[in-house]
Order: sequence, then structure tokens, then C-alpha cells
Amino acid sequence: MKIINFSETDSVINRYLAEIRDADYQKNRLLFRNNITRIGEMMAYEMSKTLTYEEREVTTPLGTARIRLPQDSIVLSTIFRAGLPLHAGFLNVFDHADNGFVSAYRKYTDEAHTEVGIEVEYLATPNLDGKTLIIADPMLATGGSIEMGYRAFLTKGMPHRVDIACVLATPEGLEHVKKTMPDDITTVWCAAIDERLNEHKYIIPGLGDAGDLCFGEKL
Ligand SMILES: O=P(O)(O)OC[C@H]1O[C@H](OP(=O)(O)OP(=O)(O)O)[C@H](O)[C@@H]1O
Ligand SMILES: O=c1cc[nH]c(=O)[nH]1
Ligand SMILES: [Mg+2]
Repeated sequence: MKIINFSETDSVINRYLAEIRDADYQKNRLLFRNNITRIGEMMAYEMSKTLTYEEREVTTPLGTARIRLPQDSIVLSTIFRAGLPLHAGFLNVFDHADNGFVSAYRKYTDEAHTEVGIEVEYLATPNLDGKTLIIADPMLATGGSIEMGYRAFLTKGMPHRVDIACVLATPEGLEHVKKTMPDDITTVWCAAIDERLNEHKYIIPGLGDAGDLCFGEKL
């Protein structure tokens, strides 16, 4: 499994990330979502450099231009809810992509709120055989949601490449992905890798609950 950690390179992604971690900045949901979208756009641009390109001809009003174009069949997928703004950023860049959606949400399974289970309720995806599957989800905490989302997508075909795009990852989440997803075809792209999970399985220092910060608390 490959890991691309954008915080190892100085770029404006760090500025967007610093802002969405900031508790004051988080009070404006529009700005919070917009920064996640911008991170998605920049990750997608970097990812575009790793696709497979072939030369094609384009007819202009005055002649013919030759240009190398990406040939991958991308399925751009996301996990409801928090994945939506990151997905929107990717879709701004990979505007020709087909799209897949799965719902997977964390639910505590004990009274002390120290164990989380993942509930999957909804799946909508094209066939994934031979496709480049991008899964955009801003938080890779325990890795349970990505695993369950991936398993749901797998019921609809076997991709030839899997790219997981997140804003924050944890060592535990990365280890979980390594154990549960195909090592040779999987790359995790993240804006940063944070220290650890707390006892409630939240990322520390993290940014809080990404879904709630984007869309408000849910019951
Ligand atoms: O790696 P994990 O431990 O599974 O945690 C990560 C998940 O947590 C968030 O979703 P959440 O369950 O909060 O749902 P939401 O998007 O509706 O807020 C986030 O969007 C991930 O899907
Ligand atoms: O810190 C975390 C962990 C999981 N999901 C979130 O939104 N935040
Ligand atoms: Mg949430």
C-alpha cells in the first residue's frame, strides 16, 4: 500500500487544513466545507499525474492538436455524509467520472462510547470491474468506515486500482486499510497523518466530527 502524505510537502493545502482545524474557523460551515472541497481539488490534481495517459487528437477550428489525455475509467465514490464536500472537490477536477455512493456511519456499541460499529444502509454505484475507484472520505480514524464502504462497493465488481482520499488519517486507520484492502493496488492520499485516536475513537488533534461540522449534528 502506498501512502501520499501532503503535509510532508509545503503547499497551500497546509493553510486550508490549519483553517479547518481551527475551532473559530469551524463556526462558519460554508468556509469549513469549502476548504475541504479545495483540498479535494488539489489532491485530485496531484492524483491526475498518476493516471495512464495516451496521445489523442483534438480538432480545433484551425487544425489538429495532439495532446496526452488520461484514459482511466474513474469511479469517484464517497461515503455519506462527511464525504460530500471532498467528493465535490474531486468531481470539479475529474468531471467526466462516474460516481458511486455508500452510506456508512459510526455507531457506538457500548454505553461508555469507547467501541464503534459501522452501519451501512445505502449503496449506489456503477459496475467497478477494471475501474479506478477513488473513495473520498475526509476522516480515516479506525478505518472501519472505509473498509465497510469498500466491501459494499466490491459487491459491484473488482476495480484495478483503489485510491483512498482523506483529509486526516491515523496510524491505526492506515494499518487497518493495509490489513483489509488489496495492498498492491491501494494508495492512501491524505493531507496529514495525526497522532492517535482518543478513547471515543476521535482523531487527536484532528478537527472534531467532520460530518457535524459540515452539516450540523445528527440524532
Ligand atoms: O475510520 P472510522 O473510525 O470509521 O471513522 C471515519 C468516519 O467517521 C466519519 O463519519 P461518521 O460516522 O461520523 O458519519 P457522518 O459522516 O454522518 O458524520 C467520517 O466521515 C468517516 O466516514
Ligand atoms: O475524529 C473523527 C473520527 C471520525 N470521524 C470524524 O468525523 N472525526
Ligand atoms: Mg460524523
